[in-house]
Amino acid sequence: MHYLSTRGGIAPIGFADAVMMGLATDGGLLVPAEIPQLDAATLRAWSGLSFQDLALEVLTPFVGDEIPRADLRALIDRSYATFTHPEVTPVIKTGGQRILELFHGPTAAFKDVALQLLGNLFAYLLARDGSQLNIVGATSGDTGSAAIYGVRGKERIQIFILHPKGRVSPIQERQMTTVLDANVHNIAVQGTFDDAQRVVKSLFNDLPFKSAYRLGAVNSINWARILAQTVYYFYAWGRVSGGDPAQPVSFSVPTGNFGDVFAGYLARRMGLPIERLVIATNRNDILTRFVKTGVYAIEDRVHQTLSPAMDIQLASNFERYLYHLHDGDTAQVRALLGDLQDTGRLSVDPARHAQVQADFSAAAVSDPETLDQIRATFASSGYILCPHTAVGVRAAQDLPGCVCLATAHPAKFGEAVREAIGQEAPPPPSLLGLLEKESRCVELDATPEAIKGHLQSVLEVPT
Ligand SMILES: Cc1ncc(COP(=O)(O)O)c(C=O)c1O
Ligand SMILES: N[C@@H](CCOP(=O)(O)O)C(=O)O
Repeated sequence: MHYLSTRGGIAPIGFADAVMMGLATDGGLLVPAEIPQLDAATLRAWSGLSFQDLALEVLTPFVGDEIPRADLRALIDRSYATFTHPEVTPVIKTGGQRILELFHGPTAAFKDVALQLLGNLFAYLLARDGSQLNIVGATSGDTGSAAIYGVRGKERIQIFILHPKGRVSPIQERQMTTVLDANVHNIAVQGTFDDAQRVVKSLFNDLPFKSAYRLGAVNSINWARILAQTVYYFYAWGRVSGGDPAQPVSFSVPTGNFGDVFAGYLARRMGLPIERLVIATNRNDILTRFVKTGVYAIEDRVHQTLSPAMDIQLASNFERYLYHLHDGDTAQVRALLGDLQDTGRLSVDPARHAQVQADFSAAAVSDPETLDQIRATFASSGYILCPHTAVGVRAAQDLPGCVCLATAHPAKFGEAVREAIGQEAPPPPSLLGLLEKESRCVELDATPEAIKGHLQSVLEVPT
């Protein structure tokens, strides 16, 4: 399998190089040159597999022969041994809803599914070629801690995570800053997640700096993130459909950076019978507006909501979708991104807009509706939703049988949950005692210069 850039500026590369490159060196995102196609017999056979066995099958065509099968299997086993649920990502039924619980990993959010694997993958590839990696990532709350837990204490890796100061939940902040391993560096920046993400991308686009400091990516710009997240769509479909390829399943996906829902889109492009794929946004509804109008238009500001991990305007994986929507025409992708840069908006033609509406449904859910959904689900079943999950459940209210992705444990968002139902969710052991622990974090401006200066002072010389 080879990987190309959405902007057409790199020669095809293999899986390991794609994982290490993170953002493509022409500023685009890496995508597979072709999407493997599954037949009905394969879907049926995969539907009974354990999560780990399934992950091996889903990943194999994308990895190619770059990692021996036994090694890939060992990486997968090690990555999901840290999950507390034997099924890794179980589907449960509560009231009329199906919930795909993605929060049984070490940091209680769906990011663990990909970042436990990516951490082990990085360590494996670095040990193999004897090199080092300095990871730089941005977080609106969950990627940061999941990435940190994926690589803490690992040889050959340093990790620098930028989070927007005061815009992540107190638990999320402490999950990151209480990790005191010497290779972990937390940075609080003024501004929004979009500001942090912009700085990270600008460091990756500074190719001499990226190469001298061996920068690596943990955000969903890294193809391995998308790939690993694709597995649970297959898993959930198998559990719900019983493996009957004539039984499509719908999914509702709380969306911010468009990585998770893009993983679902990839699964469907591979042949997974997905009926509706719902983009569920909060008040930051640029993607919902795009699905409804065909126009992707940036608003003047990012709104702070009760689902803070989705307080994002510039959804980085949207570029991957634009690429597929335009059948891999990189010139068109570049032209559209040029429009976005110059005018703050881009639009697709009517035929493509119709395709967007065939690919996705979308709904924006307000904070009052989010609270109302947490309340209603609790009243009807005693189940507590996190505010992000509540956005997804609300967006799917007219889709009976839809699988709603539960992207975080509700105990991570105590204030919102208490506001809704007058009590907090009992925390899993991994979230206990965080507020009392020692923490470490520096505060810096959200500028490339400030972050580069910090990296240079910590790393002293390029490693
Ligand atoms: C709890 C939670 N739900 C949903 C999302 C949105 O996922 P994505 O950015 O992949 O769209 C995030 C952040 O990414 C998150 O942390
Ligand atoms: N919501 C995310 C934002 C970063 O998204 P990513 O999936 O691209 O890493 C977070 O929790 O940090």
